[in-house]
Amino acid sequence: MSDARVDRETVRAEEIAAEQRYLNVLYGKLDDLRAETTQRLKDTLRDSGGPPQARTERDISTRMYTDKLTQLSAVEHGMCFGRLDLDGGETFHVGRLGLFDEDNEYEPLLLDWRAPAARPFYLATAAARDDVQRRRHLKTSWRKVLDYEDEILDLDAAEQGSDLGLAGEATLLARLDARRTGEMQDIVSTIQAEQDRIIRAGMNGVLVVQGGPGTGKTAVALHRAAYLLYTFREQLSKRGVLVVGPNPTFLRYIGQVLPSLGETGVLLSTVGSLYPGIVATGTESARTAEIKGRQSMTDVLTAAVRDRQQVPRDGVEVTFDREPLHLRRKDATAARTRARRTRRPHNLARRVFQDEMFRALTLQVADRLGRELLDRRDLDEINTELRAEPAVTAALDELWPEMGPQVLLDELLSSPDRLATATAKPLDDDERDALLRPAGTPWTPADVPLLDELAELLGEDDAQQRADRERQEREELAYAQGVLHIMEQDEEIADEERLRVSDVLDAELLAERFRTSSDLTAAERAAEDRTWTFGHVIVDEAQELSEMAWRVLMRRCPSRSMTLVGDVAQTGAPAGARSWDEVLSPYVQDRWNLAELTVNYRTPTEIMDVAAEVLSDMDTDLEPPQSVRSTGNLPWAQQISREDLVSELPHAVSDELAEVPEGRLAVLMPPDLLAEIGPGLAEALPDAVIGTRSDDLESPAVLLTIDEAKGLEFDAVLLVQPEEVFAASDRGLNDLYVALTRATQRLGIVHSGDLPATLARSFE
Ligand SMILES: Nc1ncnc2c1ncn2[C@@H]1O[C@H](COP(=O)(O)OP(=O)(O)OP(=O)(O)O)[C@@H](O)[C@H]1O
Repeated sequence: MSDARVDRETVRAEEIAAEQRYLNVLYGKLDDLRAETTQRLKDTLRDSGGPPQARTERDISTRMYTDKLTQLSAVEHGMCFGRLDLDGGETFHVGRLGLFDEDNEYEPLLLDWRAPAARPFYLATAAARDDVQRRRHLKTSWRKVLDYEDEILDLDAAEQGSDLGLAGEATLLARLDARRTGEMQDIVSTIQAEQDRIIRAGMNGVLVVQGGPGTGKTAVALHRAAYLLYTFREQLSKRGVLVVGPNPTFLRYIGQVLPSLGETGVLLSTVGSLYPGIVATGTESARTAEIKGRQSMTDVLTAAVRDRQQVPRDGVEVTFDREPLHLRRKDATAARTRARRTRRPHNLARRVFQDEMFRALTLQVADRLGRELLDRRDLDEINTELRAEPAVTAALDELWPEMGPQVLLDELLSSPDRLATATAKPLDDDERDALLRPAGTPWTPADVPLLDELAELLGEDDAQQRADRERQEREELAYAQGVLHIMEQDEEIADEERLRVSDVLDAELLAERFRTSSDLTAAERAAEDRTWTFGHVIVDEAQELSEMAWRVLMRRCPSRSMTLVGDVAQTGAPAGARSWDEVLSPYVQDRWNLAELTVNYRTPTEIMDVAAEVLSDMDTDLEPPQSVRSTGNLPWAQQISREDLVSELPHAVSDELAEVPEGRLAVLMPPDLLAEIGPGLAEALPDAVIGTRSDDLESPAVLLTIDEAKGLEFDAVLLVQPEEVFAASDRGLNDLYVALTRATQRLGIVHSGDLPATLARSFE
């Protein structure tokens, strides 16, 4: 071995040993913190009883210590992943949480990656160094330092012989080349500059992140959630952050990323699960879902609600006080007009309708008795008696019933007559027929925005609940004022310099603390409350959402503090977006910002070349993202007759699996074909499952439709029957583009008919 090499290895071993010593200090600190927090939690749990204030404080502490322990456990693996050496000789280690040295004026021992001081770790380049001389990426396994890669940003220093480096890139490429596990991993140690700018963008307003496949949109969205919670914790922990994904499989795929970053207070949901109490398990055709997703469904639902506000035929009678009473069409029409004019939701306007009707009926009874003989009190008495008469209230209920969204929607979709009335304007006969279904059919994801819309149109007559809540809030405020008073009396305020309790805490804030101190996080409370509004909403695969789904999300985020990530070239849902402008202009006009991601971290060049051909055939001016890697594995295409698919595909799957040992493979095909040959394939391949449950992604091979594979990635992909995918809908090209860009290593295509021209060009 040459002397120079021996020297380099010695230096490296010494550096690793030094880093290990530093890591030992950090982990020692982590252990101390954990022990201390565990002890505090134990002490809190041991205390019991006491006045309500003490119990509330205990609840707050229990939650705080439990959250802290969860965070401390989450950061164990890869706690410290980098180091920055600055011009003045200062060094900082960067990691998943911040640690400080209490014995040394709280000097930082480890910088949280989200702290402003850690930012150069992601942004500094040789051209814009920001005082950084060297960026070091540490490679660790649990608590052990295995290796490091240095990136020297000071070009002078680099020229003097140190490792000039692409170390950041090497660490990144090693990560990108690694086998996939079926769960998304965080990218905290290798976030790239264009991603960092998005992650740390300000919280206000709507930010759209457009980026091709594999550009890290999902990763960026999740890291942004963690960053916002760190930076705006006070604001966001009250209202919570909502992350919306396209389906439960995807949510499971991304589910571990935030906990691994130490964040637990985020609600991950699909739009289909945003209506508390509804589990949307039903399925329906893409066409029906598309119709339900149209904005014009608001007119349909408005008409359906109005259809429940009836006036009687003339001559309808009810018996009151053994005499017939007429529900007059004229009176009901006037009452209905008045109620509608209030513009209140149906169930709240109902009260106005009833008041008007009781007034008209009271006068009818009064006329019968001789109105001139009655005074105000007599009239009130008649009114009260009428309200207590079941026959009368039942007749009025018929005309303007109190309704819930679920009953109304179920009755609407299962009644040809009601549907015909409500859809007369916006839909034609065919579209109407597509909506019709038997009563009691399970809810589908596309029903959920309709239910949410109806909940708004119907409203809830919650006058009593509101009065109770207001009373409770008044009591809490009075109690908090009392607590403050006592705390102030306890304080010795002799020292003018000291802050008084009331300087930092007012009674309303304290009352709010008591109110929000139950065992639930904001995210958990939000999941139970349809009208909850979030501090920030992040939408992944945002291009897939229908106009009706956007209405739901906008209602959940009146502040419009939102991050929307997606790719309009990957839109598969017929109700999905064609442009961001089209989606957003109804809500924020042109007041939204666009950020673009341009580098593809997933798909190697060889595969991206095939996908780029497909993109170029789409009616879009989007550029394909630039792949950072190439693998040398050329995509292949093979023709297999349709009858032989079940017998031949297993060989292709086994061959591909052998090429990616320990890896994950997906077989992607159109839904009809999957239903037809999926079971036979799954039987022939012991390693393969049909992807119905979310943990199926962990199996070596999974059979999926393209729609189900959206947002996911695999080491190898076999796309079956692209010609059917292409022909299936006018978004066929988009679907092909999605399918082709799921693989990190290998792509194979199996077709029975001719390859669509858009693919054939790549395999000539
Ligand atoms: N800076 C990074 N460091 C390491 N890995 C990264 C980085 N950025 C992205 N990746 C990886 O690249 C892959 C693609 O990322 P991601 O799924 O977030 O892309 P996407 O833009 O959402 O893709 P799609 O549009 O296809 O859903 C993931 O494996 C992700 O971990």
